[in-house]
Amino acid sequence: MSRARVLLLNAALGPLDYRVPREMHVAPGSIVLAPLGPRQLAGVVWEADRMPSDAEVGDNRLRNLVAPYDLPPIAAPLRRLIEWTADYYLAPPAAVLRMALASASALDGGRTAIEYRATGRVPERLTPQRAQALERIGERQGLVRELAAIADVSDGVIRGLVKLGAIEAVKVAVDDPFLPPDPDHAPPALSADQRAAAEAMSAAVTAAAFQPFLLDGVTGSGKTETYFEAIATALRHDRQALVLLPEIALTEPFLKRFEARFGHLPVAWHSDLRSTQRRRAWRAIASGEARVVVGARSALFLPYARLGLIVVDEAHETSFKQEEGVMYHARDVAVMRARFEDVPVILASATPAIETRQMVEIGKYRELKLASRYGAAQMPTIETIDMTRDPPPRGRWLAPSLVAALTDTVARGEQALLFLNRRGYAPLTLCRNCGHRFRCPNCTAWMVEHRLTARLACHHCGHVMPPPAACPECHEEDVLVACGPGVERIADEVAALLPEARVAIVTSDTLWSPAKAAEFVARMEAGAIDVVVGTQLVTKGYHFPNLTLVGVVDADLGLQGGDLRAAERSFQQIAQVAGRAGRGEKPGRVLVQTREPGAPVIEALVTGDAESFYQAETESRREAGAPPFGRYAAIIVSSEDQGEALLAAQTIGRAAPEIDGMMVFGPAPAPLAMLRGRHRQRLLVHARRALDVQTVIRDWLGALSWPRGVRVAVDVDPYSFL
Ligand SMILES: Nc1ncnc2c1ncn2[C@@H]1O[C@H](COP(=O)(O)OP(=O)(O)OP(=O)(O)O)[C@@H](O)[C@H]1O
Ligand SMILES: [Zn+2]
Repeated sequence: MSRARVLLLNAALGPLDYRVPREMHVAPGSIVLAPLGPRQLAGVVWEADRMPSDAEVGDNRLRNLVAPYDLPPIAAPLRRLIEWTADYYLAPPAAVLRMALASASALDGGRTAIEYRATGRVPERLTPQRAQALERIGERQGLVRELAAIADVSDGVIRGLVKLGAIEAVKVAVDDPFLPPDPDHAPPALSADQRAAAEAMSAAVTAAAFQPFLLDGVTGSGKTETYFEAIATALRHDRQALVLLPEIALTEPFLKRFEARFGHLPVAWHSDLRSTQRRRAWRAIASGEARVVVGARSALFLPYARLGLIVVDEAHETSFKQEEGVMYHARDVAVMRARFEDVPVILASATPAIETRQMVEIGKYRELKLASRYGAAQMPTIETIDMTRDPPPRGRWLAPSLVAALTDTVARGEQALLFLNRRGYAPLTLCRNCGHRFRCPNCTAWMVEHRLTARLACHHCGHVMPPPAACPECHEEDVLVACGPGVERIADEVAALLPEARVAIVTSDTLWSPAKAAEFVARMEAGAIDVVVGTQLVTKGYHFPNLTLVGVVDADLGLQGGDLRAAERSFQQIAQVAGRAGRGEKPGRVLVQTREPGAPVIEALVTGDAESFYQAETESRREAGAPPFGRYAAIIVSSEDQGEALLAAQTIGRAAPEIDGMMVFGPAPAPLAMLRGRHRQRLLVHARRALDVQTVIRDWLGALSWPRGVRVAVDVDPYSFL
């Protein structure tokens, strides 16, 4: 090959052609270093006919490739996945490739790196910046720039501390081998249901052919133990297994269970990894030495050497949908990857998405059911509390009957969980005197009070401010009131009602790393927490046998806003949180506070008749032509200039092609009309299922242009309608 087409790691560029020097050998998939202007950039050699270039350059004007990397090539199945993802989600192929080559340092050689950590020696005179750095760094270790980011100081501050001896350099061997998990370490005795499911999945792993499974088991039925057997089979065949989890907070309990079953830890992949850990994991994945990988959605695009199985746990979770950059759905892409790799994929869930159930219905996915909890544990009883009849006293949010149940539970030495999907203390702060409401200056959103950190915060852009002493509008002092509850306020209420109880707040603010999650699990298991007040973060995955009471503070919250999946999502969330109760020997009880005990979602939960609820939901989707029976794509037009955004959106709207079976709604201001300082207009494309909307949209938008300040993003199969 004397000429090579290369996809460079630069999303703004299409593929470029290079000359391959005579002594160099490259083939499609080779990872290479290429010149670009005065710089050099990594990229991957691609089949020219699969990746058209819009600027063909004559042989005589080609520049030479610099060198190939000493790494295994990106294999054909992953190349096909990258093409498919870029094509389906209308994303630049290089942006998808970047997720495969997700560690820049992994590409370079060298087997040691220098990291830094605190020595414990504290210099006599500390500037406030240096003090802050040492406090925030604590026991953490990392590169200078990583520590600087953790401490929120400049690199210079860290270097200064190194000179003073407060921080020291440590040499780390970055490519230490990972110990192989042992499939026969501690296999459990499976129940009959579990064994049947495990055998079906294991057979598919052995057959090494594409087959999608829905592992549909009630909460606490032992889905994890069951798919572990399929992983064991992959290990016996010397194939790699990938397990995707929806939140990194769930990785930690998973790691412990995995280690108990297989004797060694799997390799973890998530955004909280240090650069050296990321590098070590990437290289082990690419060499095949990493046998089992557990990770967040980004683990999906890594270059596994011998992938044999993919598991998507809690597969119904909407956090598998990426909302920025390449807006892909990891559950759907996981199925595609399994298809290209010719391996089975297991979607595990107690509350499968309607999209997934439909695939079972039409015979594309095979369903494996676990109908009861493992061992002696029973499903919890679910009762409603009608908030119109049994309301809490003024200024409080827990109904008397919930308080009574909570008091009993704690008195018996058992644990309780109160679920409210709202971070912070109160969702809205206003001035009692003039009615002024605190809004984010950058977003169409209220500033949320966080009392634990004493500030108001925007949950969309991260803007924070200290709570002002006076109203900025009328300048009266002591007039600000908190409206409505968040988890912190519920925790305060519990503390006031049960002063002896040990209360823990669990949200992404308190459980922001796997280490924090591990700490929480340890405290729960040691019985050092009586009452957990948490958001959706605690609704899934956890197994606490002594947790016997679950209170849903506001079951109606999820039904507001009314996007197409609101009812389904509410059902899933409440069924999942209810599923945390009574997982051990003691029976569980769930109390659901609602103003609408007759709503179909609530009735389905109480009667346990999920089937009728799902059927009704599915029918209404079918009638509306909503997914999975039809498809949507959102076009989001944004600009810092409101008029410019509107103009561009109108231009796009006017140019909409007339196509049978397709309708275009809007443009209209998005519900989040301003986000991070950008004004947003939305168009919604609704099409019949068989229509190739991607090609339609590509042609439609490709023919238009807009000013530089305008950004146009396409969200195919959107989950967020904000
Ligand atoms: N065959 C088995 N032998 C021993 N223990 C088991 C077995 N199956 C399940 N368990 C235990 O039962 C508990 C519940 O199992 P697991 O957490 O896998 O359920 P799950 O179906 O994943 O639940 P959820 O969907 O609620 O997360 C765990 O403590 C698990 O170790
Ligand atoms: Zn904001």
